[in-house]
Amino acid sequence: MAASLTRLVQMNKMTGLSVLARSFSVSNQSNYKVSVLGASGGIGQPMSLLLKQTPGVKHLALYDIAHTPGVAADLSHIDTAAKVTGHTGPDEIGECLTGCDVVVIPAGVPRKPGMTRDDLFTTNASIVAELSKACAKYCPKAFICIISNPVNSTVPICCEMFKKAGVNDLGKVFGVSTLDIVRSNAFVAEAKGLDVSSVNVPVIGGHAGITIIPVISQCQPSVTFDQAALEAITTRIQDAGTEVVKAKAGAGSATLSMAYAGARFAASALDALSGKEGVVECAFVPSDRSDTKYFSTQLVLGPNGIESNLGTGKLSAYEESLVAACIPELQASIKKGEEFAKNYN
Ligand SMILES: NC(=O)c1ccc[n+]([C@@H]2O[C@H](COP(=O)([O-])OP(=O)(O)OC[C@H]3O[C@@H](n4cnc5c(N)ncnc54)[C@H](O)[C@@H]3O)[C@@H](O)[C@H]2O)c1
Ligand SMILES: O=C(O)C[C@H](O)C(=O)O
Repeated sequence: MAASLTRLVQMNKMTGLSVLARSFSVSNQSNYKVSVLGASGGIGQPMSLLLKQTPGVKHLALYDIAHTPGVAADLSHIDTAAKVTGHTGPDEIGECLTGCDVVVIPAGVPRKPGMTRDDLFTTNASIVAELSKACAKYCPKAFICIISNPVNSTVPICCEMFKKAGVNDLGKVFGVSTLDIVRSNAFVAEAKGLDVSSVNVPVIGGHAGITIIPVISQCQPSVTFDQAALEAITTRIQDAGTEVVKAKAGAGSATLSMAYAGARFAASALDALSGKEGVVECAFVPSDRSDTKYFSTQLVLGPNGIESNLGTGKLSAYEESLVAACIPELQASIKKGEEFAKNYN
């Protein structure tokens, strides 16, 4: 099992990472409608640029509350196959989402220095609730990929809004934690002098501070750190978002690396839809693999969403202690999201 999983992850990484210049295994035809909600923002624009170049995208539908016509006009001049349409405001969201196969959601405000992701809840919870309601109405079978923070609460909000709308299959709702994997790969490769394209570090848990748990004991290729170095690199991965927020000094949070990570996750969703075998990504999803209702682990993706949850695998004692430490915070964030959605009309 371990060897075949390793092979799956490596195959997936090779294809999933080459967002710009790769061909789908099943066909090179552009088949899918992909929508970006929050398309005019710091993440939305560069991610839409990457998606415009992603094989398999037949129609890229861009939605925001502002500036969408300009972004859509600009992208539509690029000589790649995807048709681009722009949709502005709630009156146009139905047209944007109808027929969608994959929806990526980076709508909402980003952090400023000194804020936690949970400080964004007040603004972003209702944005995600409203957009989830629209997805449940217009494209309940699409892959829904949620980037908006706090992911540990916005994913439960989306799932509750789906259930309220009578959509009970939640196997295609994902909190996108791909940036944590991308960062872990970059930092481990740098520390060990490895070719980064061959490095894969699974990241489990959630997407905020101590809930981000890089499983370095399962890194491919295998790497070792002494305990002090292991704790230092783990902390750097957990605080990497804050590192960017501080460096941007009030101008927002990670946008370019997130655009790359979001496009990679969307490309994996398209691979899964096209029937490609061995598509594995970590994501924050409804789960029975820990003492919380939602947890990120490696997932095998297929045309119907999560095909199997690979769980945490064997963890080191240190990683077990990180999981134990994150459970209370994760449970509280999940409950906060669920309660918000229950009271949201
Ligand atoms: N999951 C992750 O790893 C990750 C990484 C980076 C950022 N984020 C989060 O992504 C979100 C967006 O970040 P950003 O830097 O792109 O912010 P931004 O402010 O640059 O862009 C957000 C966009 O959302 C739009 N928007 C606001 N309300 C909307 C609504 N109701 N419907 C549609 N669009 C709406 C805004 O008009 C804006 O264009 C933030 O919450 C941030 O914390 C998550
Ligand atoms: O840190 C943030 O606020 C944005 C995002 O969650 C990140 O990890 O970069």
